[in-house]
Amino acid sequence: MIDEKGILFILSGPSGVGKGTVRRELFEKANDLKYSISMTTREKRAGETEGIDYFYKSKEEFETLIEEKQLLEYAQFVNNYYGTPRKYVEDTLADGHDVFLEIEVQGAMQVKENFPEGVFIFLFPPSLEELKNRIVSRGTESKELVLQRLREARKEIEMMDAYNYVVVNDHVDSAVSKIQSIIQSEHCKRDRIAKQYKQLLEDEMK
Ligand SMILES: Nc1nc2c(ncn2[C@@H]2O[C@H](COP(=O)(O)OP(=O)(O)O)[C@@H](O)[C@H]2O)c(=O)[nH]1
Ligand SMILES: Nc1ncnc2c1ncn2[C@@H]1O[C@H](COP(=O)(O)OP(=O)(O)O)[C@@H](O)[C@H]1O
Repeated sequence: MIDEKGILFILSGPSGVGKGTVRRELFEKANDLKYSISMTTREKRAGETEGIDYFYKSKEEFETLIEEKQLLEYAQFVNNYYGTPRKYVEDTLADGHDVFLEIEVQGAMQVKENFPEGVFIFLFPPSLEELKNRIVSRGTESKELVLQRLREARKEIEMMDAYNYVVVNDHVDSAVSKIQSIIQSEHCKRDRIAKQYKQLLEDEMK
């Protein structure tokens, strides 16, 4: 059987590097890419919307989702749970659409166990100084939370080698176009493999 499933893309990177900004810009341009909206116990930030940015859950609700195995992966990040709904991802891929996850590294490593064929992209800051400026200038976290996120950032960067691609987010436009190139080339790669496989089957039938 030729694999006609969609491709799973996973974007990670330290808090404040610009994942959300880059992803929103990418989705303005990408037609057939589906974003998997995560579940979280974190409080809704001003300007965020239920069902668009996240599905906001209580700790108890989230733990029920874990028990019922409704999450493809989940992790705790700075005292909150975050997780990916399993059914949405599996159904959307099976329908032939690409799925895009924007998740932190512990969760990404769980996804890698189940989907080793996924394409793992790490968004990297131009410098740690710039990373700090971006988290602070976003103004959504208290000083203590900014420090906790910067501590996490160091741990996340250590995991960078486990990713297939590293993209530096110097300018949003250039980071987006690099990710678009990755998506395109992954499709070419899979089309080529599918063609080779088809040829192999045809040769065998002769
Ligand atoms: N493992 C996992 N991480 C997630 C998920 N959704 C979001 N995250 C990550 O959780 C971290 C914190 O997210 P958030 O509180 O929105 O902060 P922000 O990324 O700094 O805007 C980020 O690294 C997100 O990419 C998820 O479903 N699973
Ligand atoms: N390439 C960039 N250059 C300058 N500022 C950026 C860039 N990308 C994102 N930002 C800014 O950095 C802050 C953090 O971006 P955000 O997308 O919220 O990061 P993340 O989702 O990784 O936590 C925001 O204020 C955003 O406008």
